[in-house]
Amino acid sequence: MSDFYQNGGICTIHNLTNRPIEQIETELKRYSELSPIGLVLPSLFSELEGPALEGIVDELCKVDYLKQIVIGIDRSDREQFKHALKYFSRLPQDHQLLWNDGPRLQAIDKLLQKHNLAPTELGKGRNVWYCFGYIHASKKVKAVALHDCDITTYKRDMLAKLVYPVVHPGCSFQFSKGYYARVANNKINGRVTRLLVTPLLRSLKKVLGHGDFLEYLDSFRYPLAGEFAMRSSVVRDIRIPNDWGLEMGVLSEMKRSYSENQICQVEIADTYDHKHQDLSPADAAKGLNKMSGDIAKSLYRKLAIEGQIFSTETFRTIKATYYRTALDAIEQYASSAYLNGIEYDRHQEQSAVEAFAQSILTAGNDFLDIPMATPFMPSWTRVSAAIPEIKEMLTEAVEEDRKELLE
Ligand SMILES: O=C(O)[C@H](O)COP(=O)(O)O
Repeated sequence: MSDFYQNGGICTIHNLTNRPIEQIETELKRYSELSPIGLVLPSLFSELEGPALEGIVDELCKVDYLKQIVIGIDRSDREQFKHALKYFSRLPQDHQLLWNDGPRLQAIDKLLQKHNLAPTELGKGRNVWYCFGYIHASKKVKAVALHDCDITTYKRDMLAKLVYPVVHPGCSFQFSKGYYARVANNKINGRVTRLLVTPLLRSLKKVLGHGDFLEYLDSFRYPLAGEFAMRSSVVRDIRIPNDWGLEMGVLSEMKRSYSENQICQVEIADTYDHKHQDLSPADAAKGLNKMSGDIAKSLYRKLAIEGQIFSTETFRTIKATYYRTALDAIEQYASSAYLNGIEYDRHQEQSAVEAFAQSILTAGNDFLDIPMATPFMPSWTRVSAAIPEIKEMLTEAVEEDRKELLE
């Protein structure tokens, strides 16, 4: 249970009463008649072998207001995809699986490459992008939620609360973003959000001066949450980044195209846990190190679009300011941990801050070296304009894969 503070800008929808999920779901069932609801699940095949997804599917089996579930499967061969089709077959809702590595979807990717419209990097962003393409093509829903497949504390309440603000007839939200405390097993997690994103945003405000864009991003309580919901027109028009800048990129795109009173954040769980990646401080292409570099770069690019000029000196100052701000954050989290009886490892926290400080600088240098990089995938409106038959191609490919492999 939380406070009811509104920090300005976007609306925050708190959990004030622990309202029974059944009541919320009864309402959602009613609202879904006017606004059919879909769910996108970007998954790695390896997640089918982990403990989290089983629990997620169990919970989804109890949800009766979903019109469609679209599951993107990455890194699977033929046998694995067959297994995935069976694995999800117990879902009672209309559901489709995208075999992203299969020959049919690969052929579509090649066609898009010819038009310079294909995602250039593998990963979650690309997976989500193709799922959005499928949602757009199949035209079954008016609102779509998305969440990760590695949530070990998943409850269907999360989905209900996420989607509620974008389908409630009394709300005018186009987009809602989830938030929660990533606390589990007596530990405060969410290292990149707590120790990179928020201190970096505050340092950028200090160094570059306050601006609408930074204020907006800083008003999100969990900017890296992989859980968000949107109206289907957003799905059609949004451009999303294909690297770890996905979550921040989506927030930036929302700000670019919509007014702040059409965007909200909603408390979807008291606590949350998921699969943790290593920090990998020695390898900039891996783990949280790669994630932090991608996020910093995506922020610099966005600020450049807003007219901000960067130089080597600016990045050095940002790094220095960040380092001090992040150390202060460590003190704040330590105090919170003491009262809550949570273990707090200052050494690990500080090691993370040191690695992130390096990423901030490296990302700055990369930005100066390749200022023209365009890490965004095009909107599906643009893809459809370039290849008018793309929607049919995508829905047919998914259906053919299903028919061929689900004996
Ligand atoms: O949200 C985050 O900060 C990153 O996903 C890392 O999360 P973790 O520290 O919980 O692994």
